[in-house]
Amino acid sequence: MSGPTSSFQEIPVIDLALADDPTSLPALLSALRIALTEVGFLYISNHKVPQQVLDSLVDILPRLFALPDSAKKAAALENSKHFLGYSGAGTEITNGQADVREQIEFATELAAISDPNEPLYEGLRGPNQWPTGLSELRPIVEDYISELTLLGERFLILVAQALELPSHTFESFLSDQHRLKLVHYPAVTGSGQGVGPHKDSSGWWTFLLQASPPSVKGLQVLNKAGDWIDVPVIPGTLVVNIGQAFEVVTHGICKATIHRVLSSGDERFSIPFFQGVRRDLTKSQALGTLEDHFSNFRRDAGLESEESKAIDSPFLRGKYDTWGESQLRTKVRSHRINGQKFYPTVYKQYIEDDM
Ligand SMILES: O=C(O)CCC(=O)C(=O)O
Ligand SMILES: [Fe+2]
Repeated sequence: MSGPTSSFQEIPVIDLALADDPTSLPALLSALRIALTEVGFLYISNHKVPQQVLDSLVDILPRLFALPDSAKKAAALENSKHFLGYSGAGTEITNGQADVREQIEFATELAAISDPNEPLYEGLRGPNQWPTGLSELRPIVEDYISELTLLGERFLILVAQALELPSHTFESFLSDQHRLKLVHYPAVTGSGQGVGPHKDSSGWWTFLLQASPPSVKGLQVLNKAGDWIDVPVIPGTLVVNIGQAFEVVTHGICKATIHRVLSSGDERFSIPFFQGVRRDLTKSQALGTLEDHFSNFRRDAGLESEESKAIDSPFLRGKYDTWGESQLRTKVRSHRINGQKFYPTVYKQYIEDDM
C-alpha cells in the first residue's frame, strides 16, 4: 500500500509566524520538510486568516444546517452541472459505504462556460447555489474563500522553500477555482462512518477548519504501521494535508495521507477548503516538470526509493490525460444523478471505467 512514509504517532504543529523573521525561518522550513515528507498531515498556527472571518463561518453553521429541508434543497447539488450545492446525509459513498454527513459545496464564484468547443471538464466551472432564508451566508463564505485562497498561496511559497525549490514553483499549477465544503456530521448512537478512509482527490492541498469544540473527536489519520492517529481540535490552528495531485508532482516524496472521520454521539462540523489544480494540467506536465529535482531529492535525503516512489493516483492510473477530465470522472462517479443529467455523453464510460 502506498501511504504515509512513517509511523508517526502525532501530527506536527507548524508555527507560520516563524516565517516573519529570517533568523527563525530555517527552523520552520526544516520542521515543515519533515511534516511534508514523513507525515503528510500537519497543523498550522499563526496562519493570519482573520479571526472574524473564521468565527463568522463557524458561528453560522448550526443555523445553516438547521434550515428547513426546503431551504437547503433550493440549493440542491443534483441541479448543478458544476457539482455545487447541498447534498443530504447518505448520498455520498466512500470505500463502498454511505457517509453519514450532509454538506454544502461552494467554489470560487465563476461564470459557467457555454462554448461547446471548450473541453467538457470546463463544466466544473460555474456559479454557486445558495440556500434560501440565510442571506448572511454568501458574504461570509465569499470572504472565507478569498482568505483561504491567499493563505494557500502563502503556504505554497514555504512548501517550495522547504523542498529546496524556487519560492514560486507551485503557483503555475493552481486553478482559478478552489472548492469549500461546509460539513455536518449528525450525532449517531454508537459509532459510524462520518466519511470513510480516503485520500483527498479533489485538490492540491486541503486546509481544514475543525468547527466544533475540542471535546468533539472524529478525524483520524492512518500511519504506516496501520494505526489510526487522532487529529484533535487545536484552537487557533488549521489542519493541512496533501492532495493527490501534489503527491504526483512531487513524485511521491510528499504523500497524500489516508484519513477518515468517525461519527459519535456528538454532532460535529468541519470546513475543508480544497485548493484547486488547473484543469488543463496534463500527466506529462505533472510528472515531467520537477522530475529531476525529486529524483535528486530522494537520493540526497537517503529515502528508500521504491517505497517513496510508489504513487497511488487515479489521475496517473486512469486513461484521461488532463487533471480536469480525471476530476470530472471522480465527480460523476460520486454524484451519478448529475452525471446522467449533465454529462450524458460520457456518463456510461466514466461509471464503467473502474481503472
Ligand atoms: O470533516 C473532516 O474533518 C474531514 C473531511 C474530509 O476529510 C473530506 O471531506 O475530505
Ligand atoms: Fe478528506
